Amino acid sequence: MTDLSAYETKDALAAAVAEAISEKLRAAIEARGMASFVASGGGTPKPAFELLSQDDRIDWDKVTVTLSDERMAPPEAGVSNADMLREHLLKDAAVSARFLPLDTLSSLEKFDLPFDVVLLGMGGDGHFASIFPDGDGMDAACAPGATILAETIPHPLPPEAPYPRLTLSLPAIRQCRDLFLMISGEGKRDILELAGSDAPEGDLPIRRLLHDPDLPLSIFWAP
Ligand SMILES: O=C1O[C@H](COP(=O)(O)O)[C@@H](O)[C@H](O)[C@H]1O
Repeated sequence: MTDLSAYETKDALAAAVAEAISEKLRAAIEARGMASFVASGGGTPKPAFELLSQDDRIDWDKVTVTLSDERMAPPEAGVSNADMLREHLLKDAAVSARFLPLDTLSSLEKFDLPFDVVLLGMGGDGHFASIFPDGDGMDAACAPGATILAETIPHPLPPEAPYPRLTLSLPAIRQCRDLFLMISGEGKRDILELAGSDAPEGDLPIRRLLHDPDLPLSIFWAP
């Protein structure tokens, strides 16, 4: 398995992920005067975002933040990854970060690629960002010539967020200086091990990251 760091608790996991992101953002600012950060959606990264929001070692006004993926849902549905980011990251020390919601292609054109840090999560079905095992648009989102942003529709639609998605394409995600995968739970660890193996049933989206020797991938996990 690619460089997997295991932590005993979710708090220790969040602290390690927050520190790794902080180090990379500060190094990018030191080297190039600015930094870019792609944040994952979902629930797992919230504690790490809370820690980052208090990190005043980072010149947040030099940091541009966007998302790995977004749900195309009405605001009242309360499932927007952008809202989650505003609640848990874009406040306090991090309030001055520039946030580009993942809603239009034009917002992403403002990024000077490669991204400095991409943080991804993984669902229990082996999806990352909004690249799911089945459904519409998945192959197109992973194709070598894919545009930076892709539309996908998971199948079946997950009951907790039954909406079409916007996702960074796999070629866009690959354009990063560092890629962190943050995962918690024994079940997800099993999925990760399966996808890392050569077993046919491990042919899940996350395998595309695990089997890519050119990706600067670090995996962070806790039970
Ligand atoms: O739908 C999504 O799910 C994954 C995993 O979320 P989690 O709640 O199990 O941590 C997430 O990484 C992705 O960004 C999100 O949109």
